Amino acid sequence: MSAIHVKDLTKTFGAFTAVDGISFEIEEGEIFGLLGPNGAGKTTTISMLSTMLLPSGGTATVDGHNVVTEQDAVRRSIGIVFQDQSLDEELTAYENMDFHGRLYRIPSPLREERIAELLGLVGLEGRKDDLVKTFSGGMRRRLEIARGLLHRPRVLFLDEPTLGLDPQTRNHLWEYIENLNAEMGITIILTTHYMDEADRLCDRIAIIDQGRIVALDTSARLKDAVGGDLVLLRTADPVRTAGVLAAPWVERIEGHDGEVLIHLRNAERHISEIVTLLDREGIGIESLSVRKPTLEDVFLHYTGRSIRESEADAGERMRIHMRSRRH
Ligand SMILES: Nc1ncnc2c1ncn2[C@@H]1O[C@H](COP(=O)(O)OP(=O)(O)OP(=O)(O)O)[C@@H](O)[C@H]1O
Repeated sequence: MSAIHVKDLTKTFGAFTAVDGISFEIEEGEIFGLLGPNGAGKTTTISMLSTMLLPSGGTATVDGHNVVTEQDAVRRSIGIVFQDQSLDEELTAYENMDFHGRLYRIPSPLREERIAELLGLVGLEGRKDDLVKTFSGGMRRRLEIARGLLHRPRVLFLDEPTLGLDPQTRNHLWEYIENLNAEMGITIILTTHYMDEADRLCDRIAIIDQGRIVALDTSARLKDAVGGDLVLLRTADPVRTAGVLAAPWVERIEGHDGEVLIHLRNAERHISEIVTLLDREGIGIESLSVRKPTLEDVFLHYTGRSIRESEADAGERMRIHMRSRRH
């Protein structure tokens, strides 16, 4: 049985469509990523799957339960760690866990056992009696994850789990998330706009843009679909550069942010030719680099824009939305 089944799921806010008929399935034990720029509809999607928002259309089941008609059963099956911090700062780590366990009516000896086990899993056993207000951002996030797992959910939702954390803390948190998945076999669905996070953690990735899934597969297959190598060129004249390099061995040329992106096979064989062609036309090269496609290239390939450009669009949509709410 798939852990999550989503069919034509839609959410509109007035005239604005935040999630636009998305469909996907997540297998039990999978780490599944929703990757996309700010405002793409990731949080709205997992809010519907975790029964915090009612869909405007389509259907979804989590652990076999319908998110509209079987909300209680869905809530028992899931753990959620959303962006807003929800720990009690004036309580210790243990007390925060204990309070949550009581809410779920987990009997006392079992509660203690699980709290010890989970605090161990996220590396906080030594700090269990310290007040949360003394914790760093990464420790708080780890505690929230441990707390979200206390009632043994089958599915864990993580909304931007490493947002605002420094690179070293993010790395640690990734290890904890991988451990939880490996040791507890729990299905994890996470949202992120960090490409490296999706790449490192997720078995499969759905790239989401303006409420739609534009691509869905393993990271390796998504990159393979873009194919070959990429040569990234910065020159004094990007338009002429693209014209001069329209050679038979070039599969595609794109221009973005004043840079020219050349898709080709076996880049190393063609570098000297690229340099010669541009030199002959008197076009100075400011920088040249060769790399394999990244998830950013996958996004660019399917949407025609970089994730950064899309974040600017999303920011603008948000401003329009706020303006229209003020009137
Ligand atoms: N309650 C609401 N009312 C109106 N519009 C909303 C509401 N919630 C979200 N939106 C809009 O829906 C779109 C998708 O938002 P959502 O929060 O799902 O995006 P996201 O991909 O999770 O981005 P972020 O990482 O910034 O949270 C945005 O344009 C947002 O402004």
